[in-house]
Amino acid sequence: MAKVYYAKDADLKHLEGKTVAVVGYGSQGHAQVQNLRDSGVDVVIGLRKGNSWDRAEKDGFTVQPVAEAVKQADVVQLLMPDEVQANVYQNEVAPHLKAGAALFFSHGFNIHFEQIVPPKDVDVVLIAPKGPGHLVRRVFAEGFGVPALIAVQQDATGKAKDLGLAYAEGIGATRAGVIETSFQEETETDLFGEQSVLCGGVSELVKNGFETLTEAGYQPEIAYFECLHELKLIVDLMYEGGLAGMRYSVSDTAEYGDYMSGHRVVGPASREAMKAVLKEIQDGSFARKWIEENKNGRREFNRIAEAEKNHPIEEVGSKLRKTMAWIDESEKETIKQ
Ligand SMILES: NC(=O)C1=CN([C@@H]2O[C@H](COP(=O)(O)OP(=O)(O)OC[C@H]3O[C@@H](n4cnc5c(N)ncnc54)[C@H](OP(=O)(O)O)[C@@H]3O)[C@@H](O)[C@H]2O)C=CC1
Ligand SMILES: CC(=O)[C@](C)(O)C(=O)O
Repeated sequence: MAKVYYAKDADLKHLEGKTVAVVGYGSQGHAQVQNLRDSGVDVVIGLRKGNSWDRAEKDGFTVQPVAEAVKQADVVQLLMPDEVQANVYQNEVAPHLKAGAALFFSHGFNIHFEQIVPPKDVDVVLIAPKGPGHLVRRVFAEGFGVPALIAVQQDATGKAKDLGLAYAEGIGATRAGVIETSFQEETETDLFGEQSVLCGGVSELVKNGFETLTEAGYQPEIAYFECLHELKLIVDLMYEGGLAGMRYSVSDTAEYGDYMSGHRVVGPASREAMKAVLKEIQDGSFARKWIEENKNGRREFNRIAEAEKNHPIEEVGSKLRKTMAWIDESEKETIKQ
């Protein structure tokens, strides 16, 4: 049974008198920094000049160049994209890290695949929210929390877990639960989940459903509502009550169709593909491919991203979402620019 920590197991006093430098103000960075500030933690932000710097200043934070922020920090949380962390760490973090400081991450990629090898005299801790940054902030502001994972790779001070749990408390994760893991388990399961289910798997399922309906002559608007928009409503039911909760709420016709057709659409071939994806993650070949892709200017990444942006489902979806006043896409554009 997993070890899960909650607010009763954490104490913000372990961060009292300490300065937390967060490097990055993107999806996770902006959320974790704002939550930490609301929790009374002394936070500084390390960035390069640009959109994030401007946005963080507009949100009322003191922003400094990375090296300056690191010099004063007792805890340094690296929230840059995984593919740039090693370079920034080597050139702007490592030379200025205080002895006895702690190095934090929200994904284990660079530690697990040895792109970053910290000095032995620092604590190395993972606090990985299991949810997108925008929701880490939104849910915290509503008084709740997004669950997270905690792992300690190095415990130089003997207090690494206390510090990690205090940080988890500061971003609201202890409100929902913080599961103890290792850098290896978080890295491999996170990469597998985002590739096979959450991002890759679901995107392909949605696109294939949409294309099957539109190629059969059905209206694209209907196909969008059926295969993408309604997915949130169904997943919300799973979120609240598991598969059984969703099946309780949908019609018996839908539940029967679920049992009869689901395994035909996602069956043994998909399971074999999932096993192959996991193997490529475990043996490091995915990580090597991603690191190489970034060294080569992301040509394949950019080509596919451009083609995906032009998929018919994006065109019809953009038009329909503009009629939904409750959806505000502007925030995401700002963060990702
Ligand atoms: N997105 C998510 O919800 C989740 C992400 N994670 C992990 O969190 C970490 C951060 O990811 P995410 O928040 O998505 O990243 P984003 O791409 O959203 O944001 C990256 C941030 O890093 C800054 N940055 C980029 N390059 C540099 C640089 N050379 N020097 C200084 N700052 C730089 C960017 O600023 P600029 O404007 O200058 O480019 C931006 O503020 C990753 O390890 C990721 O795996 C974990 C769980 C979920
Ligand atoms: C939101 C999350 O945890 C992901 C999908 O793994 C990620 O954005 O890295």
